[in-house]
Amino acid sequence: MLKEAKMKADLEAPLPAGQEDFAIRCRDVCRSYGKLKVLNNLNLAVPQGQIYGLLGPSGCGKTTLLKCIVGTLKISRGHITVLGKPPAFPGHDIPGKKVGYMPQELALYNEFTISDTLTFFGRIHGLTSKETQARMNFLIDFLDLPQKTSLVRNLSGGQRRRVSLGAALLQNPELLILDEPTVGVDPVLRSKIWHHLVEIVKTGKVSVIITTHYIEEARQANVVGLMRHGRLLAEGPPDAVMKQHCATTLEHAFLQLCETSDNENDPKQESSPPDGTLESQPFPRVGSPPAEESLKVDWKVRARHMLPKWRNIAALMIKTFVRLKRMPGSLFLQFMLPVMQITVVCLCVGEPKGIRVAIVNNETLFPSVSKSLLSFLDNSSVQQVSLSHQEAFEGIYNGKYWGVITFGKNFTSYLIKRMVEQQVSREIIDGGSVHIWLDETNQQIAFMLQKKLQEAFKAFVDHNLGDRAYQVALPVKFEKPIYGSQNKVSAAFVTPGAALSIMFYQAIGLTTLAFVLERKEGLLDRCFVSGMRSFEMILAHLFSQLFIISVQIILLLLMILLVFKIPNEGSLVLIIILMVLQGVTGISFGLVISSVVDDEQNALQAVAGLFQPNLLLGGIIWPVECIPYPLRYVSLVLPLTYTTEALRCIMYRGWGLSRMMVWRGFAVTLGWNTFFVILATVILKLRM
Ligand SMILES: Nc1ncnc2c1ncn2[C@@H]1O[C@H](COP(=O)(O)OP(=O)(O)OP(=O)(O)O)[C@@H](O)[C@H]1O
Repeated sequence: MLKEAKMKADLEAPLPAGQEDFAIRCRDVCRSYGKLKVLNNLNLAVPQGQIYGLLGPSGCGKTTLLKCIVGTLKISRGHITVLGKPPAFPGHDIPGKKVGYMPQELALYNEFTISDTLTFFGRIHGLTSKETQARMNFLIDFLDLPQKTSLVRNLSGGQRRRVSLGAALLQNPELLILDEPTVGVDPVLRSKIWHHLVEIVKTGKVSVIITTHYIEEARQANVVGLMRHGRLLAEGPPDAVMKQHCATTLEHAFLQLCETSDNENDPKQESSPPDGTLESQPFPRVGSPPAEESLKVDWKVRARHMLPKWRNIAALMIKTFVRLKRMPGSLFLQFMLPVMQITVVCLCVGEPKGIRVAIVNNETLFPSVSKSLLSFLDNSSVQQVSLSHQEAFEGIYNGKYWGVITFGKNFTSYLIKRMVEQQVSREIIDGGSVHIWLDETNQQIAFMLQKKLQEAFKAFVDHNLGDRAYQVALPVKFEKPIYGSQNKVSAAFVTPGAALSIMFYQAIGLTTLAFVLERKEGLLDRCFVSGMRSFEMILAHLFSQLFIISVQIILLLLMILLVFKIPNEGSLVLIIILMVLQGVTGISFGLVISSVVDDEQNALQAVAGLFQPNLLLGGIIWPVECIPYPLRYVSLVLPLTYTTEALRCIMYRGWGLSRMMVWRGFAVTLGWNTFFVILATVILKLRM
């Protein structure tokens, strides 16, 4: 607790004065990934209106530092101010339009054209289309880009990097943060980029921090910072750094610094720097008075900061639709996959057909009751094969037949005796019975055969005995069902759960992939730095997904109700709302998965791993009543169980919201939604 409180106080403590002369100030900044300490009491100062070259070996923490500066990563200790305030301070435009950020990854939408890319970022920064157009023309010319209608995915690696740089320069930001902008760029263009940076800082209004692996090109920077193991070894004008180390190149000076830092111990490193270069702990040049006042925020500004910007949401939605337009195959699949899945369910679940059954009929009499009885068997389901006793039993043992039905030699006469005489012997009862052997390895088929034989017997008795049929009927009578149909086994049981799980998993898959891929490609970070908030991204994704979900639901219901004629006794409005809610639950669960996993392979494995247990535990393909306790309790809290039950109640019982089994389904799905959104937000915050 104490440690936390100290850390909070540390973070909130005002920075010393003098910071107005600096675009960026970092003091005692620490940041770790788990146990790996990446930034280690780092001090750094980027003067206003100058180029700062941040140099250091791979893995020393440059990108991590830049991410902390733009506010996409939180620091664990220390202070950072960017253009006078901490990053992500309410009402501050960092992240936002004051900063242009080019991340190390390309962070571009492959399906966009160059024009789409710049228009997208222009929209986020609130540029008018005229302003965007003017900047676009300049940048295309300056960065030597191909036609603006060229698709990003068709550009070369170097061209893509230049488009990425163009996106960072677009809104003429006050602060440019460029993470290795010259990698993969030819020397002529590299020198042109540096020339441009030198030109734009001349106004004194733009500051630049740039990382590069080409140490010598950083001589054009006004100040360089040499970083190693999460600390700055030295900071100062390039000439001063070289002079101090009697080096003719920056690279040489850097190598010397590394050697010195390896050999020397800390107290020595902190000795006072000559020549205006600042070694080891270069956060000096500051006065004292606190700037507490400047850090106070009006509640109106805070409230405005909390509200979503519709401009950003619109920009993101347009982005999604432009991408979908460029990927018609993917859009078609998104619409048609649910239809294909439900078609498979409705076609494949139902009465088994063509079940081969061996008939051993020992009756020679004609006309015989056995033949008449067999004629009532449903021939579309049961395929009768007449065989001898031996062939029939060999066949069933070899898996050729699902059952053997036998009739004794005197079946007809014995059956009549059974019906007519009051007292008959066991032999007559036995001889007047149909004997059936079943292969019950497939219980669905065995149940179906039993049912078909009972139906055949009932139809035979009704046909032959008419009004007297009741005399031989079982003393158990099944009346007309209250709900559902007695006659046919159909896909009715499975369809509601299948439809809901299709909506649920489609939404999980699309959401997870969208966010995981965008984060992996650096697009999320780039959008955040442009000023986009995470809930704006979630809202934009939700709105665009709702469009896709709506089309999917319309197509699903057309298939279910009109093509496969699954009965519906209830309100179509309730069915649609429940399906939409289930889709939204899928979106929020997708957010949870994408906040936990970092690559698409793990994401897909997570979704695939959850799919099958959920089908069974959710009571979608097999009744929940079969699940033993205490697993039943797990089943009941799953997102699909009560919603599936609710949908069945609406469709087959015609129930409305006044029934507990219906409103419980709605309540559970809303509860899951809220829980998933909160969980995803907490995980994302913890992972920052
Ligand atoms: N998300 C992360 N989780 C765990 N470790 C990370 C993460 N990001 C970076 N690291 C580790 O932090 C260290 C610093 O990484 P960083 O990307 O900041 O280095 P860098 O100086 O920018 O390297 P390069 O010049 O190669 O881009 C590396 O050891 C890296 O493996």
